[in-house]
Amino acid sequence: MASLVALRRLLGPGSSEITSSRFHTSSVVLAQLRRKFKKSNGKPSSSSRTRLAKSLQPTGKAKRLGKLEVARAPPAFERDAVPHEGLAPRQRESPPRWRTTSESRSSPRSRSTNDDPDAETDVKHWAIKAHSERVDKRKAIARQPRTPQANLLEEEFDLSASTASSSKDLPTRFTSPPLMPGLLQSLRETLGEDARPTAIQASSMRHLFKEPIEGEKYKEFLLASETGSGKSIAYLLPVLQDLKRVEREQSKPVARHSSLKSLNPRALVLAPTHELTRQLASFAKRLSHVIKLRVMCASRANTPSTAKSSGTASKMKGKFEQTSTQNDAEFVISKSSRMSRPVDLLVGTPMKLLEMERGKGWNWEERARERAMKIGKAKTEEHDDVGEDDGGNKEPAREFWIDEPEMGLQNVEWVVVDEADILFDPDFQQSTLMLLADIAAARGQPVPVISSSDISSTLDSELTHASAQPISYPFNFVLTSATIPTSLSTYLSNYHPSLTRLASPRLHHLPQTLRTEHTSWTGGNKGADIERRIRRVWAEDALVHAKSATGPGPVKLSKVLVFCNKRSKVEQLAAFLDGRGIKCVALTERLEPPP
Ligand SMILES: Nc1ncnc2c1ncn2[C@@H]1O[C@H](COP(=O)(O)OP(=O)(O)OP(=O)(O)O)[C@@H](O)[C@H]1O
Repeated sequence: MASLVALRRLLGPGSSEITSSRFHTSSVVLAQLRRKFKKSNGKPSSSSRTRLAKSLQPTGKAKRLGKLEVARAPPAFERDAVPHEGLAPRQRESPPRWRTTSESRSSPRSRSTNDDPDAETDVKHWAIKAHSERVDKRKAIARQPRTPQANLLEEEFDLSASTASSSKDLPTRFTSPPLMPGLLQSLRETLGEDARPTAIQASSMRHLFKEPIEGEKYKEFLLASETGSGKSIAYLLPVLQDLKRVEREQSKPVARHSSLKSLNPRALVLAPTHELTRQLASFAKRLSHVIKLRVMCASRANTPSTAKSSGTASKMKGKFEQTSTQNDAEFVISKSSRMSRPVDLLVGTPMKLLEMERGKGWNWEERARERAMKIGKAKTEEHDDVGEDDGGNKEPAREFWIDEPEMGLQNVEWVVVDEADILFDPDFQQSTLMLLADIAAARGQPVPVISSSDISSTLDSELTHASAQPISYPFNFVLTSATIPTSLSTYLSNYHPSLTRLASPRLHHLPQTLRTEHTSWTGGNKGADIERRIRRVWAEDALVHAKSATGPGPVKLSKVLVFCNKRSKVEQLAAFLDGRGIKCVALTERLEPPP
């Protein structure tokens, strides 16, 4: 679902890396995809590299109470290949596809080669020369005495085979039981008759559908598996089935506390972005249409942004949004539907759900402080009189008010934290924990509110911290993630020691089709380093072309994605590359609406 978020995560938040895998983008794409909801004290949050947990084994108290299950069953379905036009690395030797588009014009430092046979020869000669230079350079390096070098990727990814204990006899088919017939029918309609569960889905069917054991009131699970492995289905199936089971067990429809707040969901799915919440709500709706549960999304439809226009970027944005805005609009909650329709499952971002539960404007003081800091900063930076009128008077105080709450949390039986690595990172942590504490309080079992500083003080060591008091939420608690940073793993061991961790065998392994390389920074202009790397990728393309070409035709250049850690960096780099003749699209949340 969150493939873009996941791609950024895959490459690491603080790194500017280039992958030369052939993604279908119209040109170089610079993306900053993390939505910053908050910055503590107005300062940008730390952009330090996130370390991934190499072992998911629970530590400390969690060693005794928690469990790790790694699914052995190989995934029975292959993820959809990333749509691309280029050639996969292993297909490189196959004959080239002849094209007569203007694409060749963007070949490295090239002139048009379409109608100029000399230019075509030039490109070949240039590529061959570049290649022989590189070969010489490599030979020279090979002659130098070797110093052992750490594999940088090992810091981020487990490149070894999984050695953790495996669970056996996982289901290899979606069947009823354990699934109720209506749910199975919707699942088959969605995935096809022959769909087989992925490793994480098989684990979920085995563990999350079990009747609660004696004394255990609520389930606590982490579903950890690589991006695109079907985690949404892995948690939606047990949640939807349980909601239906409870509804059926009650002789009358489930009591939805009829206070002023008529929206009293029984399950919440939290996700970091509005776009993702819309996708998830749409998917949950499809899965629940036969069993007739009510699914809603808390986020409004996309609002046009105000960025400057650029044709290519518009097209891209249009593509990304096509599916969600068309299909999901009917599930998006409107003010009137909030007040009239009962809801079983509500999908939203933590901030949006807090707003609905506490009333819009609940955090006005904090926002006013942030605003004041911004104005203060702008004044210092520009030596400007921002906030004062011509007579030097201070800007009149703004008025703030808090709206009526629109939602009650007392019925919440399930909470799923999708993309838990993001929702528990410093940017989102505070709102996620606040919401979880509010739900516990609304259900009559308040829990101590953990602050971000409590968490960071327990993260110094990977071992369980003695001062951390485990928390038991009065609802079923499921987290999902495609990467488990050490911080999340330590947090779970400290505060949720009895949580069961279900992992797929390919967690923290790089997708086989992805080539990732670290490019070293020469210490000067980073943009120039990136440009050099891009041109090298294209030089290799030209070489492959020159070796295999049996006739005239343009060089097929790889499409390249570059991830940056800040929106400003995305814009700067895009402008730099553009100025150097590399056509590119800067993809940020400030994209303009499609024309
Ligand atoms: N068992 C299956 N068989 C075939 N397709 C599946 C199966 N499970 C999921 N899919 C499809 O795979 C795609 C990715 O699924 P999903 O978004 O749930 O993955 P994810 O693990 O949540 O990814 P991310 O980490 O990016 O959020 C979806 O289009 C979904 O319909």
